Amino acid sequence: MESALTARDRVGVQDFVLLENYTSEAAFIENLRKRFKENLIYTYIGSVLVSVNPYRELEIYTKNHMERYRGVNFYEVSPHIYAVADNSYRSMRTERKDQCILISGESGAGKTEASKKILQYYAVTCPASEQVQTVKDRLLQSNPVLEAFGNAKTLRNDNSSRFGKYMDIQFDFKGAPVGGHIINYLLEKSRVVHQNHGERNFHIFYQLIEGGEEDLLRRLGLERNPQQYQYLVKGNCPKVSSINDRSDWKVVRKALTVIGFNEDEVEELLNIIASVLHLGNVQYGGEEGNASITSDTQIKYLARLLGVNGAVLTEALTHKKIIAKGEELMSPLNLEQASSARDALSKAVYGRTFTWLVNKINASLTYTLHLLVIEVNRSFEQFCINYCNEKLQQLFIELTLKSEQEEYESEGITWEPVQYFNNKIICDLVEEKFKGIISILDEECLRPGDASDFTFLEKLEDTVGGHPHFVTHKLADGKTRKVMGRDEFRLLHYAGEVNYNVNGFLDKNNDLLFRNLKEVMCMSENKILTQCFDREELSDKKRPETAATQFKASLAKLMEILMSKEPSYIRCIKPNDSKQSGRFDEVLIRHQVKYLGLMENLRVRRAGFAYRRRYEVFLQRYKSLCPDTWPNWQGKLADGVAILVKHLGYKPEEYKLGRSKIFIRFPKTLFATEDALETRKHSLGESSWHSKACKIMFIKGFIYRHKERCPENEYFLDYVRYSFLMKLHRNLPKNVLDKSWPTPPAALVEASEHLRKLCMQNMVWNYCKKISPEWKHQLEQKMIASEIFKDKKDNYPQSVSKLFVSTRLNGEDINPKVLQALENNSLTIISFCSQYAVPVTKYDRKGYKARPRQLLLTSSSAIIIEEAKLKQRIDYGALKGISVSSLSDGLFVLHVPSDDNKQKGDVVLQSDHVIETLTKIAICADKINTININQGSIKFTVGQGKEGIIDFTPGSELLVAKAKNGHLSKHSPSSNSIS
Ligand SMILES: Nc1ncnc2c1ncn2[C@@H]1O[C@H](COP(=O)(O)OP(=O)(O)OP(=O)(O)O)[C@@H](O)[C@H]1O
Repeated sequence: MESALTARDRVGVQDFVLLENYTSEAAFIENLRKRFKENLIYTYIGSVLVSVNPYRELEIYTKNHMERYRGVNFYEVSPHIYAVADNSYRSMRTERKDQCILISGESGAGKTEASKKILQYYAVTCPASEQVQTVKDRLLQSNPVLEAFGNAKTLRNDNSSRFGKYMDIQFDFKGAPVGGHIINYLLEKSRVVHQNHGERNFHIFYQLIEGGEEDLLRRLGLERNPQQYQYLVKGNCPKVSSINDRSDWKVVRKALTVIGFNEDEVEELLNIIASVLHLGNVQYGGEEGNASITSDTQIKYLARLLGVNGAVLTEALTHKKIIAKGEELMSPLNLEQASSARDALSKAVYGRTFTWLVNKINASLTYTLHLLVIEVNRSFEQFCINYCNEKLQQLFIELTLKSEQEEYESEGITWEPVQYFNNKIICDLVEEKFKGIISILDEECLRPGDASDFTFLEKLEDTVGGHPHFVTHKLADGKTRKVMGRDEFRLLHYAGEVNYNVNGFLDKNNDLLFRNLKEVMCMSENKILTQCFDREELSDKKRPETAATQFKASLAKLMEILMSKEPSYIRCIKPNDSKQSGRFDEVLIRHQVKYLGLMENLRVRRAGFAYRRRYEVFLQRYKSLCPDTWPNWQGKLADGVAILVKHLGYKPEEYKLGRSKIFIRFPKTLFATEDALETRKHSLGESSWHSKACKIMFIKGFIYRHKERCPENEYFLDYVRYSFLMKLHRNLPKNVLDKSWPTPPAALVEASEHLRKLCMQNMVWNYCKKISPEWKHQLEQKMIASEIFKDKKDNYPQSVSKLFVSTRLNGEDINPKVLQALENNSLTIISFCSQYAVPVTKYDRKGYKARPRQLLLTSSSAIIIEEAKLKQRIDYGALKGISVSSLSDGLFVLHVPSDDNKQKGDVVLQSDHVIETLTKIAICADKINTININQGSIKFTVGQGKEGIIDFTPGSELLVAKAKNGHLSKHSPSSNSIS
C-alpha cells in the first residue's frame, strides 16, 4: 500500500483510514470518486474491502494478477479482491482458524461477481490433486446451474440472485479444496407466478424454451415461444439484450453433467420445470364459487410430467379437503381460491425443487466460505432481508470492535472507548420472543378467527406502538403521515427508514399449500418430487413453522457459524442505476455508504490510530531516514523504531509504541514520512552512482567528453545521461501549460528534444483521454470565441477565464411546454424558463433603456419576449448578420432580413455575457465568419427601410444618448478603463 502513497492526490488513498477528515462523508465519497475515475474499484477500510461495480471488464483478473497476490501481505500491493481471498486462505492455513468472507451490497452491486472471482482465485492458486480437480470443476460449474434456477432479470440487475446463499468450502491439511456446502435462504418463490413489468421469471424457463432441442420440447409439450406461457408474460420482457438464453442453456446443460447429474435426473428436473409452465396455463371457468378447469390439455401434460393421476390432480386443483365431524369432505373452491391454490402449488414445486437442487450440488462437492445477501423489493421478503442486514451489521460492528480491542490489548496500548450506534434495539424489535414483530406476526397467522394483514397491523400498534424505531400512519406526526400509507408500518433501521406494506404478510408467512395438493404431490412418480414431498409431512399434524420463524432460526444458526469464524468483509457498491460504466451517481452512492454502515465502520476502525505496522516492516521501509538506523539497525527492533521516529520529529501525541507494532495516529504523519522517503531515495540513488563514477575514470571522462563514445569517456557520459534523466524525472512539466524543461547537456540536446515532444504528446493524450463530453463542448465553444473575438474586442480577455454556462444559453432542449406557453404569451412561463433565458435590455432610438427583454435561444431560432407581450421569432437561418463594437460593451445587433415585414427592424440587444451569447448565437446561426466587429459605429435598420446608427466612443462608464446628429451614442468603457 505504501507504494502508492505518493500518488494519493490523484488516485485518492487506498485505505480510508488514511483520510485526514475521516468523519466526513463528503471526503469519503470524494476518495471513492477519485479512485473510480482511475478504474481503481477497490479500497480498504482497514481489512474491509469496498468494491465499486465498474460495469465493464477490467484487466485485473488475469493469472498474472492472481500470482501477484499470492502469499503477499495485504498492505504491500494495491487493494484487490484476491488480497482478501489470499489473506483468508493463508490465515486458515497458518492460524488454523476457520475463515468466512461476507459479501454484501444491494442488488447489482457485484456480490455474485465477487464470489465468482474468489472461487476462480482458489481454483487457480490452491494446490490440487486429480481428485481435488474434480471438486474444483464442480465448484466452478455449480455457479451457472445455481444462477439458472435462482437468478432472474430484475429492473436493477439483468442477472439478479433471487435467493440468499451461504457457501462453505472445506480445505484439507495441504490447503487443497476438498469439499463444500451451500445453504440457501429465502428463494423469492413469488417470481414463479408473477413478475413486475420489465422483469423476468427465473432464467431456466427461457433457457429451456430457447435452447431446448426440438424433440425435448416435443416431449415436454412446450412451444418455442415464451409468450405462450402465462407465467412468462407478466413482465412483458421475454428477451434481454445482455442475456443469450440459447448459449446459456448449453452451458447449464453441460454443467449439470459435470456436477454429477445423470440423464434420468436431468430428464426429471426438466419435467418439473415444464410442468410449472403448464400449471400456469391451467385456466378456470365455471360459476362463481365452483371453479372448474376449462381445458384438459394441460392436465394431460401435467399428469405425465409429474407422474400423477390426472383426475386426482384436477380435483385437488378445484377442491379443498375439509374435515367436519371426523369426516373428510371435498369443498369446491371459487375462481379466486382455485387460482391461488394453483399458484401455491407452482411455487411449492419450484421452491422445493430448488432446495433439492442445492442439496444435490452439496452432495457432489464439498466447499467455501461466503454469504451473499440478496436484496428483494417486495415487502415481506424485504422485511426479512433487512432484518438479516440488521443482524449482520450487529455482528460486523461487534467483531470489528472486538478485534480492535484485542489488538490494543495484545500490544499493551490503552483502549479508548468508541462511540457507536448499537443496533441491538432494532434487532430486538424484530426478533424478541412474544414482543417482537415476528412473534406478533406468527400469533396472527396461528390464531383462530378472522385474522388479516390489517389486524396484524393493529396488533403491532398495540404491542410495539411506543417503540422509538417503529411508526405507523396512525402513530406518525403530520409530516410523516403524508409519506405513509394506512397499510404500512415503518422501521427506523440503522441504515435509514423503510416503509413496509403489510399486504400479503400473513399469506407469505403461512406459505400454505392445501393438504390435498400436498397429497397428490406425495404420490408423484417423479423421483425428484418424491424427495421434495415427503409422505411423513402428511401424518405430521403439527402446523409447519411459519416462513419468518424458519428464517429467524436459520439466521440464528448462521450467526453462530459466523461468530465461530474469522470474518473478512467485502462491501459492494453500485455506482449508478443504469448499469453504465464510468457513471458515478453521488446520491445513490451516498445512500449505500450509509446503508452499508461504512462511515460507522471507519469511525470504529480509526478510533485510535490510522496506521499500524509491525516494527520490522516499519524499520525496513524507513531506516534510510535516520543515520542511526541506516544501513542496518543491529539492536532491538523497538529501540530502532523509537530512535527513528525521534529523529523524524514525531510528537508524543502522534504515535504509540506497542509490543510489536508502531501505531500512528494521523495520516499526515505517515504521509510526511513517506514524502521524506521519496526525496531520500533520489539522493541515495545519485550519491551511489556518483561515488562509483568517481572511482572509475571520472576525471578522464570529463576530459574526453566532447569525443565520440570511447572507453575513456563512457562512464562519464553515462553519468551525465543518468543525472540528466534523474533531474528530468524530478522536474517533469506538471501539465500541458507548463513549458519548463531542464537544460540538457550538449551531448543530449537532440535526445532531450525528442523526450520533450514525447512528454508533451503524452500529457496531451492523457488530458484528452480524461476530458468529459461537457468539458469538450466548453472548449470547442471557447475556441470559436477565440477565433471570433481574440484581439478584436476589448472585453474578450476577461471572458476567457469565465466558463460558458450551459443553462444560461442552452441552444437545445427548450421544453416544448415553454414554447407553447410563449405562443400564448403567458407571463408565468417567463420565470419558469428563466434558466434558459438571458435578460437583455433594448435601447430605443432615443437612447433610453427600454423594458427588459428576454432572449431565448432554441436550436433553430431566437425568441425575444418583452414582458411576455411582444414576441418576435428570429430565424437563425435567415439572420443577415451580427454586429458588435470592438469596445468592452455588451451591445450587439442582430440584422434580420428587411423583406420580412413581420419584423420591426433589426434587434439591438445588450448582454452581460456578450462573448458567450454571441458565440452561441454564431454557432447556432452558422455565422462564425460573419460577425462584424466595428470600431466606430454600427448601422441598423429601424423598420420600413429606415436606418439608425450607434456611435461608440471609449469612456469610463456606460452611457447611451441620442446625439445631436440623431445617432445613438454609446460611451463604452475601453479596455484600459477596466482594471
Ligand atoms: N468486478 C466486476 N467487473 C466487471 N463487471 C462487474 C463486476 N462486478 C459486477 N459487474 C457487473 O455487474 C452486474 C451485476 O453484478 P452481480 O450480479 O454480481 O450483482 P449482485 O450484487 O450479485 O446482484 P443481486 O443481488 O441482484 O444478485 C454483473 O452482471 C456484471 O455485468
